[in-house]
Amino acid sequence: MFSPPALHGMKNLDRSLFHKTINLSAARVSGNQIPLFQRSCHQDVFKVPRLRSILQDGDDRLILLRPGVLPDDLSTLSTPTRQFISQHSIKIEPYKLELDYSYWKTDDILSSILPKHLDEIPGGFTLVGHIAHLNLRDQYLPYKHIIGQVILDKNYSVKTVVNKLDIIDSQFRNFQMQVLAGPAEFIVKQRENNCTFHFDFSKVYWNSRLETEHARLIKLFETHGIVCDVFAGVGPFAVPAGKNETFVLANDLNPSSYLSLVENIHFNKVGAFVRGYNLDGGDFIRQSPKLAEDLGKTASVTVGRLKRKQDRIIAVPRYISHYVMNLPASAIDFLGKYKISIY
Ligand SMILES: C[S@@+](CC[C@H](N)C(=O)[O-])C[C@H]1O[C@@H](n2cnc3c(N)ncnc32)[C@H](O)[C@@H]1O
Repeated sequence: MFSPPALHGMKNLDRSLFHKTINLSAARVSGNQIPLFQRSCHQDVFKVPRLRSILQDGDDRLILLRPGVLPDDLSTLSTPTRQFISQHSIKIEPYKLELDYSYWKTDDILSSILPKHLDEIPGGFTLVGHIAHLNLRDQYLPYKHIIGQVILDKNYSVKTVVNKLDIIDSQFRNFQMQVLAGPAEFIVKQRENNCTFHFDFSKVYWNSRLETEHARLIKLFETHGIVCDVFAGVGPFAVPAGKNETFVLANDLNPSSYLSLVENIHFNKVGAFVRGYNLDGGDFIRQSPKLAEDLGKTASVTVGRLKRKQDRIIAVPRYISHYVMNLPASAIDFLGKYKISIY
């Protein structure tokens, strides 16, 4: 009863077809009878998530009753309710509950639209800023636009819905994507580990599911130690680590990642601790001892805000304590680059 009309195979969203009338019964009571009615007749009161059971009607209130109660057959009520309404001369009357597109949830709507043989409902997505990112399997592709539109309608924070295409840029790990609903606006603002990241999701790598892994590694880094993040992306390790006063040399070969990395370092005010580089990972690894040495020459860090601003001199260690290499497919190929001279 509380599912939308069956509209299997719909490809162009017509929201008006989701209207449904449900015949119920209601008890007409005065305002001060409500608490007693609810206590004595609770077995018969209407309880459906996201729907109110008490409605104002002029000076009266209507208390909706559970489906199955018929206004012209009071034997459908439980005995306590029957006794209560007869003692208080309460009238039971028909009530038409009108439901529409706004009431149904994403999964309800998608299961009413998609053909019955598609038994899984693809309502799940990863959120990156305002972008809902789907990875639809082939059998759902004929319905991709309507799926995107329903997700857009039903999720307040979503402004654009994209589907990941099979093509993945093998070097920079960013996905090719197709817009299913909303504007083709890919510049996002994403919060993670108490930092804000700005980037163009169509040009750089970002995976919102890595937040816990990012946090786990960041905790391993020592305050005032040096970390080299060889494949830093837009900075999800480097920037929060900088907030913990870990020195980070952060590198990415993708020019778009590098630009966002530098912007994120600046925006999150961690420039005293984090430096961005735009080198090939191998070159970066080879140059890293020299880059760390350069960092040591400028280790005067300004901390505090406004009037309480003060300079602290922080000693930069002479060695690098961690190298982070988050490039699962080929990081191993860079291990040879660690043949570096100890200075
Ligand atoms: C899997 S992503 C990880 C990004 C980031 N660490 C994160 O967790 O979101 C790998 C990154 O390595 C960068 N990359 C790929 N090849 C590279 C190379 N040869 N040198 C440096 N960076 C490279 C890509 O641009 C991408 O940003």
